[in-house]
Amino acid sequence: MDGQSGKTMQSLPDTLSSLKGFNKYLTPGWIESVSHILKELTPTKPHKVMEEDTQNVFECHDTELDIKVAKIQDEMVSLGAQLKQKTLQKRESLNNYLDLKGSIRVFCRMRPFNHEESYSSRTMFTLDESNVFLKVAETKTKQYKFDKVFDPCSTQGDVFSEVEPVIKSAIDGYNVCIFAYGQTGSGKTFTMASLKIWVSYHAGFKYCLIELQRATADFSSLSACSRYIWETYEIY
Ligand SMILES: Nc1ncnc2c1ncn2[C@@H]1O[C@H](COP(=O)(O)OP(=O)(O)OP(=O)(O)O)[C@@H](O)[C@H]1O
Repeated sequence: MDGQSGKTMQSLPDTLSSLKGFNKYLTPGWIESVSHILKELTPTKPHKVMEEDTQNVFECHDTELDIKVAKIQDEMVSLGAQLKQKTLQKRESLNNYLDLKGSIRVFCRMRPFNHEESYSSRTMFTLDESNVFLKVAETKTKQYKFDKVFDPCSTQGDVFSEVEPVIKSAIDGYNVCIFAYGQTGSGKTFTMASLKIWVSYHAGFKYCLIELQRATADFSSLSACSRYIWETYEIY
């Protein structure tokens, strides 16, 4: 073992205990890389020592270090088991959470007016987070209820935070579908395309997101539907 590795090895127990408190480090990747370092270092290779008087050379094991390494290896096994348990619990909770929220949810996103549209002629408005009102005549409005309404000031981040659990569930291996439906120019692509960027940003370190299909199809000749089917591949 060279000097540098030896130093790293000596400080590993302290590093481990200081990191153990931070859940963000407790990932399969982190455990794997520490286990890899340990595998490289164990058992410690005997180093040759020359006796001063006799000039005899004999091999010497660093038993103290070997014991430390074995202890860390045990800790890693225990951490791995804890992580597996926590991951299962997290998946289960997320799934329960989505069940409680409802397995099919409908959101409405109102895009801001563009420069060709007049704000004064607005026929659609919202007063809270679940209802959209459509002015059908001067004195008549219709009310539509949704699981969530995103008003024109909503950001891509607002939309993402609402669908994030569903995306995490997809990454956990559950089947999910997110699709945008609406009139041409209503903002389907804008919303879905940026969702994809957010997904790649949040999950991209571990997963490679492959967009399999994007199709714009006529739905009863009334509206267009942007359909994205994503598949996730674990890249390590
Ligand atoms: N929330 C928003 N904020 C700002 N601009 C938006 C928003 N939503 C859509 N837009 C803009 O409105 C225009 C139409 O949006 P988009 O292309 O996403 O509509 P679409 O529903 O996908 O249309 P099509 O069905 O024709 O493909 C684009 O210029 C887009 O940048």
